[in-house]
Amino acid sequence: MISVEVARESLLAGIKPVGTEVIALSQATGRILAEDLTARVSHPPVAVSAMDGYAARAEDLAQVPRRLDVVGQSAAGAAFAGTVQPGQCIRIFTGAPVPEGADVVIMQENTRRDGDRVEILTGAPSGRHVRPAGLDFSIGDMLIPAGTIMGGRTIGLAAAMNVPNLLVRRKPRIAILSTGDEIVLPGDQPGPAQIVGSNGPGLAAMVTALGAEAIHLGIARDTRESLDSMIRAAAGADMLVTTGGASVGDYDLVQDALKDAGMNLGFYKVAMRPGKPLMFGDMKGVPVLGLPGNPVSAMVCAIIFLEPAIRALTGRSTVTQAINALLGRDLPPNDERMEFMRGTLERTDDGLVVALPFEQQDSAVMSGLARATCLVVRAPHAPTAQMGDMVQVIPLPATL
Ligand SMILES: Nc1nc2c(c(=O)[nH]1)N[C@H]1C(S)=C(S)[C@@H](COP(=O)(O)OP(=O)(O)OC[C@H]3O[C@@H](n4cnc5c(N)ncnc54)[C@H](O)[C@@H]3O)O[C@H]1N2
Ligand code: MOO
Repeated sequence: MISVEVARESLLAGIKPVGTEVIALSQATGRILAEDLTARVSHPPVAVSAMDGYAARAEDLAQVPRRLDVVGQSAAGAAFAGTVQPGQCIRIFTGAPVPEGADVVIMQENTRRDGDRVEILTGAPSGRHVRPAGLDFSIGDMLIPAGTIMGGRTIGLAAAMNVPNLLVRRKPRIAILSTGDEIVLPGDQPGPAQIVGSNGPGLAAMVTALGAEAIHLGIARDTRESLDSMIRAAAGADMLVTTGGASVGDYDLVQDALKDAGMNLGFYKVAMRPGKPLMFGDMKGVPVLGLPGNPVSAMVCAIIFLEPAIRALTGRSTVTQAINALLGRDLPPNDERMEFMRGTLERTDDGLVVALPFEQQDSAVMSGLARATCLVVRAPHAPTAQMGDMVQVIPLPATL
């Protein structure tokens, strides 16, 4: 058995990023930018007012109150063309260009208007309430690096940069193959010894949430004929994920079928709980992740291995998933397998984050996994841990 870290490194070394495509900015939510994005305009393009009021010369306002002549106005989209001379000001609105000569904006609340004149009641230093050209960014500035997941804030910024289309990573196509004679589809009537398959739907949802495209290959029966033909259907996918048939039972044929289809085995068996019979290989350029059949094992392995794999397929580097929290109860010493315990993450009244692993940690108990908000990570051979000890946890987003 290899460690989780070695397994993850070996898996990532076997994955190359998928190609790119150009899409409209309006379609970019959740997509991965494949180029560094530079601004095509400056923002703001010229100096503009941050307030409704009067644009004036700061040197005129050394002594206040001071009466100035109002010689024009500047509105957003309709600038004042002239120059503000000593003793003059213009009416100005938020976002409107600040004209030549003026270097300060006085909020209208601090003025008293009287026909063509205005009394400025409070002084202000040069630059007050003026946003200089390029305050936010200038033409050519690189603002959104390749690898960014585009969302509302970054799409808004790209629009402000006047970038209408984006070069993004193609969505990786992840083929998902469930296996097992006992598995039926949700909605079907299970026979006496059958169960409703949950790995396929759960993994497909995770794949989608991680920004990739799920291809359902279906449920292979525990025969070589069935497995062989369904494995062939994975050609053209960017990755194949199988579940079940990974252990040592008489009906665990998946690895042999994959090898006969041309897979070179990378690793098999990882020192982790759940998920020990995890397998990874390369089938003629298609990375293959063989997940155990137990549903909690399959999904925990997906969180620990498929998530970074999809990151790598979209050209992103892996990030540390774990954060620190306080342990909510005592735990016995651990064996040689790194353990990912399902549990909840809660904030105490004084703002501390406490992780509480469930008592029930059987790898068939899906209700616990669904209810969990974190995985509490126990290192191999970790000694007894006490309530209040610092532990590493992986928070679980609702979409996974
Ligand atoms: N003698 C040994 N037996 C087992 C070992 C071992 O080391 N020696 N390892 C155990 C561990 S740990 C795991 S994990 C499982 C892995 O088993 P397989 O990957 O071969 O999976 P199956 O036997 O096909 O199924 C296990 C379990 O999961 C259910 N299952 C399978 N597919 C689905 C699905 N799509 N949706 C929902 N549930 C599914 C299946 O019905 C079984 O109950 O092996 C242990 N045994
Ligand atoms: O390691 Mo298995 O994945 O515990 O049930």
